[in-house]
Amino acid sequence: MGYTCTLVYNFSLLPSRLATSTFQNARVLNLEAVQREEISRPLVTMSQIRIPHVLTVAGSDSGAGAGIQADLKACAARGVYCSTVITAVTAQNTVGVQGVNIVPEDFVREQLGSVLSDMHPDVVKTGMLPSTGIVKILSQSLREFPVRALVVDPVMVSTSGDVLAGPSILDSFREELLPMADIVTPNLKEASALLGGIPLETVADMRSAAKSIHDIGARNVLVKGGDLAASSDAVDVLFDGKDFYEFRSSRIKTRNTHGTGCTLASSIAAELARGSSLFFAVKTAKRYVETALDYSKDILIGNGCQGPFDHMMKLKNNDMKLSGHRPFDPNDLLLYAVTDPRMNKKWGRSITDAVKAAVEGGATIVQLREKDADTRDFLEAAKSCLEICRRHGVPLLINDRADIALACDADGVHVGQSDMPARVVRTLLGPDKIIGVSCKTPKQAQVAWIEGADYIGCGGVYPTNTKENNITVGLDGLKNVCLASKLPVVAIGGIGISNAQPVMELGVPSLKGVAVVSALFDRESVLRETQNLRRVLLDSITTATAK
Ligand SMILES: Nc1ncnc2c1ncn2[C@@H]1O[C@H](COP(=O)(O)OP(=O)(O)O)[C@@H](O)[C@H]1O
Ligand SMILES: Cc1ncc(COP(=O)(O)O)c(N)n1
Ligand SMILES: [Mg+2]
Repeated sequence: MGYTCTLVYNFSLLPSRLATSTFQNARVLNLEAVQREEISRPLVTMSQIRIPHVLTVAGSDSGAGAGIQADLKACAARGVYCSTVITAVTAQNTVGVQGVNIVPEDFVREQLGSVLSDMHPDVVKTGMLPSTGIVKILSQSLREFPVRALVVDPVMVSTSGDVLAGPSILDSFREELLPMADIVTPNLKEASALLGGIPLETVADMRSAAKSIHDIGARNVLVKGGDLAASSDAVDVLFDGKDFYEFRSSRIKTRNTHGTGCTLASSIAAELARGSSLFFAVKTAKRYVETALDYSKDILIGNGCQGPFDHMMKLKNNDMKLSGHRPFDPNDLLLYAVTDPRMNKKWGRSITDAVKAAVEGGATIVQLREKDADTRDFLEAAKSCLEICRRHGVPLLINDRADIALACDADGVHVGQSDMPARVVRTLLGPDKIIGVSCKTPKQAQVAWIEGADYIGCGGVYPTNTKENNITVGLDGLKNVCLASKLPVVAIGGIGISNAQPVMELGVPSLKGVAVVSALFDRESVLRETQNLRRVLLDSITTATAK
């Protein structure tokens, strides 16, 4: 590990790479402007960093639940680079393994040479090694190019019961690989096979098997109990030559356990590559598998009885079908409702009642602005508001609190000039979420665009008492910002039914709508006020297009 050389990095290119796919035009414009050098281009020098690297030597699973594909996903999820030497290609799905095509030995050697001689992985993890010849080639290559640690998952039979490496492999495992291994991770069947077929039925059996396999030569042995019958938890036993450790997690009730073994071994390898101790690596990897299974327990991929799971733990939140979730549309800014806790208190409304009325009245986007709420109460309120908004296909944003947005999977975050920078919020929230920034000047609008925001809020347009000491920019200031902004703009500050029309008729294409607080929420009927304002806005759009 260490610093190897220096490169010059152009940060102004970052936003174009991070720009959301939902606002394609912004991305194109952004690049063009960079090419025309309209933007100041701060050049920053950074040292290149060597990142932790695992090489997996394993078989491909066409269903992508196990094998190479599981290893890649597990390493990616754990923030570690993963290179791949493929030993066999399997035709495999959630039903079982339909075919195996072993990669010629010379070509396995060539792949190993390519990666080991150039890329210097920290840790090698092995999975399916389908022939004695391949095991021999691997051990030769590792002697030629030693690595910091070797994790051996002695894959023999898939969870579906199909043979991936026959019993002929056992001798070469015992003689060639185990003596080089820092840790070997057999499941019950594999541990039994390595020990000549002894039955393993209890945790006590697992302990004595771990000890016997240690005697064969592996420095540490982890016997996995995923398949331990009649066990209400998932117990794995580690023996380090001196002590036994039991790692227990809850047993997740799910069909989606295909690839757990590969994932556990590559996560152990990933943690070792990151510099963890072996004990900590096993503990973290086991916790990761348990969490990923829990996240994925209800996902449905394939019709067989062994489903894959979601290594990135994202699919659970992927409720596109429920929400009609769609990319950000600048026209969503038309009637932008911003909640206010004081007004809700004054009128005796809960935040959810307020949001429900605004959405039913025709608000096109909602922002929860709860400056003083307790975090836990705010999160609960945000979750129920999100349900309401999703039902109506209306995006829900959170003011300032990226943590709340992440915790409830809201559609985005709106930040002010003294909040977290948009660039940091984008890194936290990822490319799909909506990010808005409050801007008063063309310069701030420019920065928001560079930092990867999706829209800007500009104001106060009219004087207001919602925000103390807020400078009013007026219609002229708004127009200036809109003309300079490459992002869509929503106008904010003292706007209501009586004065929305001149705002909407400013005649600048980037101005997409108005954001309102008091005009909706400091009123007796939020529903009626929203309906009325919506009518005014739609009328002024019709007038503007007729002109
Ligand atoms: N249903 C489950 N709930 C929680 N953890 C599980 C479950 N099934 C397997 N595991 C864990 O997944 C890892 C892989 O175990 P196992 O399924 O026994 O290996 P293999 O996939 O090689 O057969 C182990 O840490 C095991 O405890
Ligand atoms: C290519 C390949 N490698 C390994 C496994 C074992 O995974 P599991 O025990 O979860 O079926 C597999 N099924 N396929
Ligand atoms: Mg399994």
